[in-house]
Amino acid sequence: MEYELLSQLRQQNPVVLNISNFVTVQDVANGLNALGASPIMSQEIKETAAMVDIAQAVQLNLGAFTQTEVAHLRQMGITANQAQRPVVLDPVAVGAIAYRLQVAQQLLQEMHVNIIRGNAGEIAALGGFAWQSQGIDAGQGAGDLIEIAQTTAQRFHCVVILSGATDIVTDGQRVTEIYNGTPMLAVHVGSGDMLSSVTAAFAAVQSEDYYEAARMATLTFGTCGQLVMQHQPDCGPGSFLPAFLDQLYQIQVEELQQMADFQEVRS
Ligand SMILES: Nc1ncnc2c1ncn2[C@@H]1O[C@H](COP(=O)(O)OP(=O)(O)OP(=O)(O)O)[C@@H](O)[C@H]1O
Ligand SMILES: Cc1ncsc1CCO
Ligand SMILES: [Mg+2]
Repeated sequence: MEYELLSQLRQQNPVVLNISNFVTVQDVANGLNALGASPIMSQEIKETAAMVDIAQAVQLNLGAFTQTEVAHLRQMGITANQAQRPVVLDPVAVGAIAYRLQVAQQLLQEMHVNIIRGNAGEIAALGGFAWQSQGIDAGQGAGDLIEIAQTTAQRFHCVVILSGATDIVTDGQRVTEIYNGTPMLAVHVGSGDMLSSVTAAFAAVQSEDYYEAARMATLTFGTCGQLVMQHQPDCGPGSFLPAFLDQLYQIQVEELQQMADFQEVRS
């Protein structure tokens, strides 16, 4: 695990360009800023080229798009590909809404996405597996999560983060399970969106190996959540987010090394 990526992220303060959703945009911006990246959001297609030019990574969130925004998502992804900026996709609720799945599949044909970050229901839908999704939540399914994540990664030639109680990170071959986290992360709406943007920040500083970037993002994010609940076992949803932002701000490499709980199950 390349723990030093955290220090590099803070030194480099990469600009992470996001098409976010209106529900969680503030959390995404503050999460990135607290960790040490520099967030910027965009809603205007005409500024795409200039925006991608100043960014070191791009994060595309499908949380609440309109038709106009699909064109923006497409242009931003294609421009990022041309400019060789890493692209992270968050396919919100593609397991629950067929129209969203169709849009996500279309976008994945038109651009190359380097990392897809979604919950089990979302990753299963993209991989073509049967699953009972529940809105934006993972829902229920019987499939093997490692197989689902690996197949999806192979299908789109990218890294996949399948998040949940155990996070699975894979490039289609290598597979790491990450156990750090807290169920409170799932209670806070937008944790997944925050993780996707944090993943883009790590991809900005590790462009040689997006699997490593994805592993470190996931480990850092889960560990910060876990630390909040360790320090404040009675913390509820209302006070979790501020404490979590504080942890993203404070987390150090040494603490990550001590807390890290993961296993590379395929190498
Ligand atoms: N039961 C759990 N125990 C520990 N950590 C969890 C649990 N469920 C989710 N997480 C963590 O929450 C973070 C977000 O993952 P999650 O799968 O909930 O995303 P999501 O479903 O896209 O969320 P959202 O749609 O609310 O943004 C990850 O860091 C993941 O490890
Ligand atoms: C609740 C919700 N609805 C669309 S996006 C979103 C936030 C989680 O992505
Ligand atoms: Mg989500």
